[in-house]
Amino acid sequence: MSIQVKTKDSVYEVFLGENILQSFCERRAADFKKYDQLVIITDEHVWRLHEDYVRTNFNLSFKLYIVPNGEACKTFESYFQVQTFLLEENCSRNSALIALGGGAVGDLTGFVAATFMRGIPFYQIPTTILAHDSAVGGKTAINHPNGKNMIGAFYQPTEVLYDFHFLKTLPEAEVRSGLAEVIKHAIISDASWMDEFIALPNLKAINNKELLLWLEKGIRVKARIVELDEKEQSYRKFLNFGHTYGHAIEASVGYGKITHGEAVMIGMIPALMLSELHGNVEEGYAKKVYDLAKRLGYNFEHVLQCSFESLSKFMQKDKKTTNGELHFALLQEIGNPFVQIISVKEIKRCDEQLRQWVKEATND
Ligand SMILES: NC(=O)c1ccc[n+]([C@@H]2O[C@H](COP(=O)([O-])OP(=O)(O)OC[C@H]3O[C@@H](n4cnc5c(N)ncnc54)[C@H](O)[C@@H]3O)[C@@H](O)[C@H]2O)c1
Ligand SMILES: O=C(O)C(=O)C[C@@H](O)[C@H](O)[C@H](O)COP(=O)(O)O
Ligand SMILES: [Zn+2]
Repeated sequence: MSIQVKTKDSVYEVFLGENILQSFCERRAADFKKYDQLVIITDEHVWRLHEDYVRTNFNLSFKLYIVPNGEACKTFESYFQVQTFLLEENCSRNSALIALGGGAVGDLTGFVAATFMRGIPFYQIPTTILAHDSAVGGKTAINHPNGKNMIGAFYQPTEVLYDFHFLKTLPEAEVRSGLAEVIKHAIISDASWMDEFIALPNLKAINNKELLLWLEKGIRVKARIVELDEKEQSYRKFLNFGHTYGHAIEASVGYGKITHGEAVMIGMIPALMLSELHGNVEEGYAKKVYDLAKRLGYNFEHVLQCSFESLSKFMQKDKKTTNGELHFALLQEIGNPFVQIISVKEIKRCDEQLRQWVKEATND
């Protein structure tokens, strides 16, 4: 099964299914043979867990570059090291890259591909639940101490191959992290889908079949928005729901000290509080989602590690900030997003409310 993504300058397919790596290789063999070099970029974890599967099913010659796990690869240093490797291996404009890994590997590889000799093709082979989001849509980036994903490019992949085989080795923390972006896709697009999450008693209650259907749905939501607004001039800001506060948490506690999904889950709570104030979201919905997040095991204590001043400093640098004004993706109703300018005073009130909930739970 595949989902098509169309932008002004590109059309590509996102293939989904179990054990589809071999068919990808067969289907793309002719293209791959045309490249003078094909380089797989992956991380230590993924390669340790999946080297055998890749070597068995990807039977074309390739070069391999292994980056550090997680956010540690979204650094200037890693970026420089990958570029140096490509130059030393005599890669050219006729070479191509394959990102094999989660969102961090995908974001780094995409940015390397966008900039190596001003742009070479790249393929995404996502291996996490979270990467149903990151592998689609062409946002590529590395981090800067001053903010998440600050240095990057919009650069679409040639194809995305989402082989569910890889998901089997994900630890629970990464399942939870990925689920946050699935919940984000539900909350910005479909109230009845969101009701399915609200009904969940815990993480274990999610069955695999249901999860795979949600991933497909999430990709469809993302693809539809990217088609409307690839470069985030308008609608694409909706995909940033929960990220203004979430990215500030990630930057404040330190990249990699919290998963991206956990930070986004936390960030969705103030965004929902603001949606109760500025939209027509029923009073108490933010608390309902906070309670759901607690049942699913998200750790909100990270909030207590950050001062509001630190969060505020990072939110001021959010990429959606215009003329010093914070632009938040909010909801008119569940499934119906819009963008609203929010004052620091307002977000501070939400932050205080969230801290109070977290402290109450800690004292229980
Ligand atoms: N470009 C976008 O549109 C977009 C969207 C969402 C998130 N992101 C970015 O994606 C990153 C988060 O994504 P992520 O959580 O997938 O990233 P990740 O690459 O850091 O993966 C998370 C962890 O899971 C491990 N892992 C990966 N696949 C595995 C597997 N199959 N089995 C076991 N372990 C595995 C990794 O080694 C890593 O330790 C963040 O940097 C975020 O900013 C980008
Ligand atoms: O695709 C998008 O657009 C998103 O905002 C998806 C987000 O889940 C993702 O984390 C993205 O990388 C955030 O983008 P940024 O522009 O805020 O760095
Ligand atoms: Zn995200």
